[in-house]
Amino acid sequence: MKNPNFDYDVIYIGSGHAAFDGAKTLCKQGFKIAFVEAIAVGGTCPNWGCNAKISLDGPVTLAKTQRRMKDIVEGDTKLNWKENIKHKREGILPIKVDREATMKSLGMDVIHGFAKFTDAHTLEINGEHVTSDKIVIATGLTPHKVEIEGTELSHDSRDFMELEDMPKRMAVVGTGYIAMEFATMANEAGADVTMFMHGDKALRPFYQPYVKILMDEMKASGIKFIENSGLRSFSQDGDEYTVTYADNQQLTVDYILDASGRVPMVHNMGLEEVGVKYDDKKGVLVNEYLQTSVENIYASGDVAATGQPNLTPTATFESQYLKHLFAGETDQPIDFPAIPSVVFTSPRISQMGVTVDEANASDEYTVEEHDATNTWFRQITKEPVVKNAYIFDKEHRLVGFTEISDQADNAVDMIVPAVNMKMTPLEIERNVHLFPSIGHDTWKNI
Ligand SMILES: Cc1cc2nc3c(=O)[nH]c(=O)nc-3n(C[C@H](O)[C@H](O)[C@H](O)COP(=O)(O)OP(=O)(O)OC[C@H]3O[C@@H](n4cnc5c(N)ncnc54)[C@H](O)[C@@H]3O)c2cc1C
Ligand SMILES: NC(=O)c1ccc[n+]([C@@H]2O[C@H](COP(=O)([O-])OP(=O)(O)OC[C@H]3O[C@@H](n4cnc5c(N)ncnc54)[C@H](O)[C@@H]3O)[C@@H](O)[C@H]2O)c1
Repeated sequence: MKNPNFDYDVIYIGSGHAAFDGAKTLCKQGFKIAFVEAIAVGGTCPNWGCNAKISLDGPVTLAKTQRRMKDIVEGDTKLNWKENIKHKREGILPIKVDREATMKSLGMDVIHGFAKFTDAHTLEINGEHVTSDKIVIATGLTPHKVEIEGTELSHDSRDFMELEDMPKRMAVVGTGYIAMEFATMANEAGADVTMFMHGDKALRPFYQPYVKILMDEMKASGIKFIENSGLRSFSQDGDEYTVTYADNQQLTVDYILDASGRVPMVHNMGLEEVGVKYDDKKGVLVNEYLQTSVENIYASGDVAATGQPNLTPTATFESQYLKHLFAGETDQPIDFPAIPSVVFTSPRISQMGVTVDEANASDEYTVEEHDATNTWFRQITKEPVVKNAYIFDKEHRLVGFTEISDQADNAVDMIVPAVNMKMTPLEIERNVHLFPSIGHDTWKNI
């Protein structure tokens, strides 16, 4: 215990990556720590985010690969969605159980309930009050709902990942990360999927020529896209739902997935009362030390308005920064590296660092594009499309990358050190990779 004037040295509101990853080493240094968790220990990523999603996606990509190889690996592959959900449940349960057990075995407390500030050092949970020297708001995001009549009839990504049976006809609102990934899964599991677009662009942060290729692949698999859909209402008649859009056009479906974004968990927590400033869309306002407008209160992860991508590696990085700050190991502002991201569709699109659009708008960079669809290694795996773009600075150091392929996640992961360590061509040459491998393939173009 560092400050005996309080019950705890640090309380984290939330128990996701923005909290746990840094806390576990902080507690080994003698800090007394608690987590307050309203729903599920581990937060979004394991329970209803990355781990849950990637578990469901595994058989989806396997089925697609098998179909491409069906002359060699014979048989008709059919996805059993019920078993896929069961497999996902079995896969994520141990993460949740182990996380709580690890927290307790390290001497950290887990308080189940919804936390509300009563003053800058005090939280009320289930009618009890606990105090802490520092408090970290790590409450993440929650699904946004479109503001139209009947919006309560739609489901969110968490509901989707508990679907026992895949509905025959599905409407998906949005074309962001969740919409595109979940539409891919639903389509492979046999649903007739129609996507309702806000405008005429999908996956806005990604390189649009690659997004177009992905959309063409999705269309070829039977997914329909309605541009500028102008949603008007959802209504129900028995087991059927009607989506009314545009100029009173209608589509009848069995399920509506609202994937129109996620918003910060900042309400009903007493933030206004203690003076913590926030923006409804961006989250809790923080300075370059992740400190809020109240000195002893910090924010970390998705809920912190840092302008960084809302991803698990970002949450982990911020949590670890706070660990160093609280332990007195740094007094420097947070210095974010380039954070890679990927949309887990088929094919996937990944990117990191300077984008192609940013590079094209500046004379600081050069862009080298490759079409690797016909290279030997990718032909042998029968990948339908493999394109990538490398962005270099004037010293020919790699500063950005994007790829569309089934292996785009592994490809971007391989080049992370080259970008973040600003490796020179000579240093890159000295890194020898496995052959044959995606790493070797990706690295050789740098
Ligand atoms: C469907 C989906 C798929 C995703 N896939 C990926 C992916 O493939 N890769 C990737 O990098 N990222 C992915 N993400 C994003 C990733 O899950 C988040 O960036 C990450 O989980 C953020 O961690 P966090 O700790 O900031 O917040 P969270 O993990 O959301 O944790 C916040 C916790 O705070 C709790 N809480 C909120 N308010 C209170 C309160 N007042 N009192 C007590 N507890 C409270 C919540 O119950 C929650 O458990 C995905 C997200 C979703 C929804
Ligand atoms: N692979 C990954 O890393 C991954 C996967 C899933 C989620 N995430 C994280 O979760 C966050 C949330 O994902 P998301 O997909 O919910 O959000 P998003 O911001 O990526 O997409 C929201 C989509 O909803 C659309 N939209 C908004 N209002 C609409 C309306 N009225 N009608 C129709 N469409 C509308 C937007 O145009 C956009 O296409 C992401 O930003 C990302 O940080 C990451």
